[in-house]
Amino acid sequence: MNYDLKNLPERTTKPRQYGFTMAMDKGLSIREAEDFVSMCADHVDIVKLGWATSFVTPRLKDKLKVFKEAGLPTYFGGTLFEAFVIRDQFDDYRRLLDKFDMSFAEVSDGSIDLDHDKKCDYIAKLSEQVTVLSEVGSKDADKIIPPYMWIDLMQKELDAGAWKVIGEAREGGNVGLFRSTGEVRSGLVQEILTKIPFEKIIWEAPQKAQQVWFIKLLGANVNLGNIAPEEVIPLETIRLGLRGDTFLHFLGIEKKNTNTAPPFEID
Ligand SMILES: O=C(O)[C@H](CS(=O)(=O)O)OP(=O)(O)O
Repeated sequence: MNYDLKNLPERTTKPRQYGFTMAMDKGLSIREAEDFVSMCADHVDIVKLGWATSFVTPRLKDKLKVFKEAGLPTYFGGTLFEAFVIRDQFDDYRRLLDKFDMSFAEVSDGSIDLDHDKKCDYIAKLSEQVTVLSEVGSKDADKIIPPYMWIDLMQKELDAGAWKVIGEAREGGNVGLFRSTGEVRSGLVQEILTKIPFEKIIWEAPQKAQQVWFIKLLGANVNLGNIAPEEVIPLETIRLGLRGDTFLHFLGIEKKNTNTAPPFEID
């Protein structure tokens, strides 16, 4: 850090097992990726090349190299995995991971109907090759999964070999963990946390209010994902209680004016 400041919440350090930030790159140019790592590498732990953007990204290898040289692991969005599976090209997907020297992969079923035992088989197979992040939740806003099922799916995917499970929210933060308004499904999150250790979950939380909600609930070292590149540094300040949203929270000081409505309804 650039200067000393007392009473900051303790942050885990890289390589982090938890407390990490997953940034979503949805098409940064090579130059933008270089700028991003020069400013943000200390505050980001892994970069997802969102959905299937890697298919159309020019100079993909060069781009991956920029992240690698900055010590940042990358992975392709789960949608790409689904695009291969639905075309019966799983073995091609495995070869693709080797070709691009990937050490992480995401297994998801947000856009396709995939038998859950089959999904767990994919997780088990891929975890022999790479570190697997599996995603739970649908991209379909009308598909409401009850909390007990989230828990069951997450537990089975961890048992099958996933290193961590991701809670679906999409780039907009308006499905899965969240209502269409972006409001947290707080009852769902609380119930998941009764069974799944918080350090095993990456919460997709692209909106600032969502990040603040998770940080207030679980502390500075909650795993957060789908963070836009330009939001990585702002997020780190929120984790450290250095932005208005969490400024008093980490100092244990109550807000004087409690007249304002809470940002999220309690389920
Ligand atoms: O689920 C996601 O977060 C993303 C991005 S979006 O749904 O296309 O907005 O998909 P993924 O394939 O995991 O990158």
